[in-house]
Amino acid sequence: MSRSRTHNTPNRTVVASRLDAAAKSNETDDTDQTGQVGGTDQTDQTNQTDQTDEIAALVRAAGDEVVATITQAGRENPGSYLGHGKVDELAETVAATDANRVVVDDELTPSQHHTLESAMPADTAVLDRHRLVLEIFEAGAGSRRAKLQVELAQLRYDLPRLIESADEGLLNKQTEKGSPVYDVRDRIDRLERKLEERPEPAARFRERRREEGFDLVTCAGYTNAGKSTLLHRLADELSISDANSSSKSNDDSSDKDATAAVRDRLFETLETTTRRATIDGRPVLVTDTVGFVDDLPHDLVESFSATLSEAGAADVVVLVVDASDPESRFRARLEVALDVLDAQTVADDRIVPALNKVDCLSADESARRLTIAAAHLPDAAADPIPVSVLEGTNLSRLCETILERLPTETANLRVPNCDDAMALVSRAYDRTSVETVDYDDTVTIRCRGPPRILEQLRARADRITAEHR
Ligand SMILES: Nc1nc2c(ncn2[C@@H]2O[C@H](COP(=O)(O)OP(=O)(O)OP(=O)(O)O)[C@@H](O)[C@H]2O)c(=O)[nH]1
Repeated sequence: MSRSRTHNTPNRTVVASRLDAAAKSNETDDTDQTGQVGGTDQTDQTNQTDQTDEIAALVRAAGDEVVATITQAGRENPGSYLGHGKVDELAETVAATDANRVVVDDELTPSQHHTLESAMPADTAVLDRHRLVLEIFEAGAGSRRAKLQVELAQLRYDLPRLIESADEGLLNKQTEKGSPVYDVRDRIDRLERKLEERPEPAARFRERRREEGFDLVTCAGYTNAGKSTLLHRLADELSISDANSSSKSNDDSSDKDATAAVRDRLFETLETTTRRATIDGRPVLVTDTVGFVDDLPHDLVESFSATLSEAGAADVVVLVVDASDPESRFRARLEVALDVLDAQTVADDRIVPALNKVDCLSADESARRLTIAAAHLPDAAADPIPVSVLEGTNLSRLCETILERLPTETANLRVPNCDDAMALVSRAYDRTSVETVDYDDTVTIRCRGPPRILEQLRARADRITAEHR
């Protein structure tokens, strides 16, 4: 467990990275046009900067201050992770900067962790990337369910470490009731059962809304790509309180502040937030999902699969990609995001790719990102749309594309010309896009809209016809 200075003072953190750990995670980035892996010096430089930028962003997301960064090229030292000289340099840097934490940008074995921590000045906590991510998730978990998910992820992280660090005697007794390993396993079992038994309240809320004829649109993509900002832009301001109050009254655990400001911090969205919006008069629920993260610990992906699977249940998934990322990162993240959607069985024709933050790019750079995206996207996906959510660029085109991809049918409703027919016409105007209404002895309404709504209108038309026969 990491030690903090005080509740209000940020930890002073020294970041330690090994650069071939970056090369490992960026292998796909480095493939140049000749197919060689390794790339140019400039690419290496970019990847190194990307890596140190990302771990620094994670440290800040945990509320810490980065006071120094130590990098090492070359192979991992199995005993202490960094080479002996680097461990000494790290200890000196910690002392010189009055730091109280070291974050290692990789996963440490228990013995590496122990060796490194012992080599640091007294009271310096050493944590690896996985533990840091867990800490951030823990701080951001608002609802009871999210807290249980984080606890489960922490225990899954602790278990192999506990087993590895246990001595022979304890290992032999690890299945005995009352042993730490037994207790952790028992708690993991109980948490898994609890999470399975209790369907996510937000999912129940959305299922009911779907029954009421709302279409479900999900924003998915990497953390910090701009999903929450888009959600806010799409949300119909007048309807927000309505959607949230319904959500709260049916959701015993959602204590997340639904109007939380969008901040430039990673992991802003640890649970899904759902807002109501109207696109061309059609009511939709727009849901934000947990942002993808490079090298997200596997257990965490599993623990948060419920929120990631939002995408699988949606009628349309807006895949938000940060187009202002360097090209290699943009390409790699797009590929990962598409893989994640594929794993969530999102049909290709439901994907609407939004290349966000084009306000940060020149016209040439923007065109280049579009070409890269078009080459990677499945044929059935919508054409990628360059947008700036912040400046409102191309949002109407994005909305039109979402609308085109929502399930839509046409209906011809015919009823006797009576008062009830007028009520039906007004309902059709409310919930669908009405193309024509012909008045005669009968009233004929031709309209387009969500299949579920058309089904309801047809049933109502049948009732009116039966009553006036
Ligand atoms: N320049 C620019 N910045 C943007 C744009 N859209 C969003 N941002 C900024 O990008 C940062 C991240 O935006 P969010 O909406 O929180 O990103 P997110 O994808 O929801 O992030 P997570 O919740 O961490 O998954 C914020 O500082 C936004 O102001 C844009 O079009 N242009």
